[in-house]
Amino acid sequence: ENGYDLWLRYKKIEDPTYLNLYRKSIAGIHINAISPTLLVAKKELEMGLSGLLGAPIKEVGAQTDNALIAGTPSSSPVIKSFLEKEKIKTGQEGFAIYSQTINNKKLILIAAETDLGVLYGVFHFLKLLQSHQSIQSLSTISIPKIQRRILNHWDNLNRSVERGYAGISIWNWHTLPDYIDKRYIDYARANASIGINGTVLTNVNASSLVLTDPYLEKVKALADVFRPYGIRVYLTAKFSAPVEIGRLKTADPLNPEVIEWWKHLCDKIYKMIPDFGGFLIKANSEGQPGPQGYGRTHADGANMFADILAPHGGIVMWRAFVYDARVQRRGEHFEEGKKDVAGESIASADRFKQAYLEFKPLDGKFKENVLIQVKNGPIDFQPREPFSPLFGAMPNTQLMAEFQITQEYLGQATHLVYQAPLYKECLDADTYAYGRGSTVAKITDGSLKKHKISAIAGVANIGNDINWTGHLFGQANWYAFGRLAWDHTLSSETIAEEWIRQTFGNNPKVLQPIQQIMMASREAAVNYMTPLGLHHIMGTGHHYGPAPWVENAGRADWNPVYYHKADKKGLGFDRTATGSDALSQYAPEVRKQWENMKTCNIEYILWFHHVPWNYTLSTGRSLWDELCFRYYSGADTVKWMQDIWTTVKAYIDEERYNHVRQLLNIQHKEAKWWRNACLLYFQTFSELPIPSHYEAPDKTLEYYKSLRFPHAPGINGNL
Ligand SMILES: CO[C@H]1[C@H](O)[C@@H](O)[C@H](O)O[C@@H]1C(=O)O
Repeated sequence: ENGYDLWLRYKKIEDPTYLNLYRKSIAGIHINAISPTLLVAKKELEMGLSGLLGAPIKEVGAQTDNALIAGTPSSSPVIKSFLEKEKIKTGQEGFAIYSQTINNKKLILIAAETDLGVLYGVFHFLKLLQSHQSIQSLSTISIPKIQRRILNHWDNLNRSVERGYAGISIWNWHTLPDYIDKRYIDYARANASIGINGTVLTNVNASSLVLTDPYLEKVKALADVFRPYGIRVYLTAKFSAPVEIGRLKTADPLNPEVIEWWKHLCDKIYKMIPDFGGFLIKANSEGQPGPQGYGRTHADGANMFADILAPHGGIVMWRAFVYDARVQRRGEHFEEGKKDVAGESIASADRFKQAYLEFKPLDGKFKENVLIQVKNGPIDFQPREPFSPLFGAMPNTQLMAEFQITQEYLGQATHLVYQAPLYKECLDADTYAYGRGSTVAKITDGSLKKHKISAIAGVANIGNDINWTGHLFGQANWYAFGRLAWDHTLSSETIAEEWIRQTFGNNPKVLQPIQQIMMASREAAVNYMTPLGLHHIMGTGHHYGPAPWVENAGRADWNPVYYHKADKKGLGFDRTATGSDALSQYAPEVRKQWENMKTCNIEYILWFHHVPWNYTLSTGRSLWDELCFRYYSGADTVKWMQDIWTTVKAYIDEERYNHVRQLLNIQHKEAKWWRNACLLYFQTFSELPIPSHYEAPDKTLEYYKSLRFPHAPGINGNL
């Protein structure tokens, strides 16, 4: 058991009660596989049922008692009359699973208006069996809330993966297009099983090379593999491609030759890949070229692509992750009250504010097939961030949320951190932008402003490691992203339960402890890394361990000291009106709550306030004592996770048990490393003792500062 099968494990059901019940209820399957998608649906059902029921599944006629019939109105008359009779609409991708008695025959119907809906229904049905659910009186309708549910791969053409910790890229550009690795198919199956319907193959720190003919052939080969599974391929477009590979003198988005060049390229792409999804573009950010280089705006740039893609049905995902201009130009730290040459407050140099400052004024200027892709938080995928103030700030623009599945700032592929609670915290956050209940989820799914296109992105944690994600529990984050993209109202607990049942089985002695571990893991990581709203205090470059002391990295806003602002008085970044005033970017309801130290959620307090060391927090403890408490409890929780993990030993296979056990050992060591290093460092400012009932750090601050990580994986590949 090495984890390769992910959650698609179709081992024979061990519990005889369920096995017999399922065998009795499913006499055989009936699918009229008139399309490639229905064919893969049929194959999956055959493989799944044969495995789970422990015997090859028969094909039966549609009139057979206990037949399982899957199809669309065009593939099956039974399905057609069922959907008509029940007046069920499943839309482009939804499905219905119903128990029906027709002509005295008991049937299970997997019905959808589209082939893809059938495939999704098949995966759902197999999940019911994998997780020992009743299939006696089924009546489920499931329709995704967000249209485009997309993975972003930060994969480079040399197969290194930026911020990837699970080996190298699964895209083998060397043997493509002629060699189709089985992994590509299993990748498509896995994604389809959780409803992911798009993949951006290449890094946002882009290479133009992927837009040249030989690479487009390779992309086409992947698109052909993915098509039956409902997965569209997208690419990243490097803004300077017309210059780099087109030999033009400029990439100015308003230049007719440039427009013509992109148009020609897109015509070519769509000839090869008729369902090509579109482009994801990182422009004028972290050294990437963009329209601003030609005196144009993000809107000018995005709209050029939008006009070209629109006739083909393609979209532009234009990233709002920008922080270049101001801070880099000045290289200055934010200082209270200081003005720059133009008389503008340097406060605006707060990196937190930059995406909003650049994009908000462009609201309403983007074409209909442009989506602005906004990271969940204002800075960068921290263990905990408040939601980005852009959500809700651009009513006339379709925004899409971007989450990071790969754990760049969360212990990478070494720490067990279940991220569904992190994703949910953002999705459920109320922006108050259009009144109470204007959650990030409702902004993303387009329901609040009735936008035509909706999308959501997750930065993949997938590589060529045997188990795909490095840490086995990284699979749960991939799974959770897909499930939430389909239905953001699902709870983290439910998703964890689904994943555990499919991955480890249904024994409550496995399910309960693993679910407890997962549910505690994210808060534990926040506590041992960045409690109370601390952020970006990881080592510069690799972002792995603690390095709150770093103050001379390339740019001011790459330095941990820029973010925590520890001094003799206290700790934290004042983003109220007396500080950078970033809070003014939120709706008044949100701002009011967070600008007051008394009402600000303690989880975010150091995001918004410079809190005195002896200030009494809502817990009754002083800031310093609370900081100690959280760092210690974070590390203790990992110890607890280790203990709980030992209880599942008898019930799961040795290989996966030991894999997780060993990684938890490392995680516990490193949680203590984080705790000790950070507390010793912050103590140089607070000058207060670590309460004596805690185990004292066994190393000095100097020791932690001297640690170097030449082996740190996944370092930014392009910069
Ligand atoms: C792809 O580049 C990444 C960069 O490696 C990463 O450290 C930061 O999180 O964000 C960038 C981005 O999202 O563009």
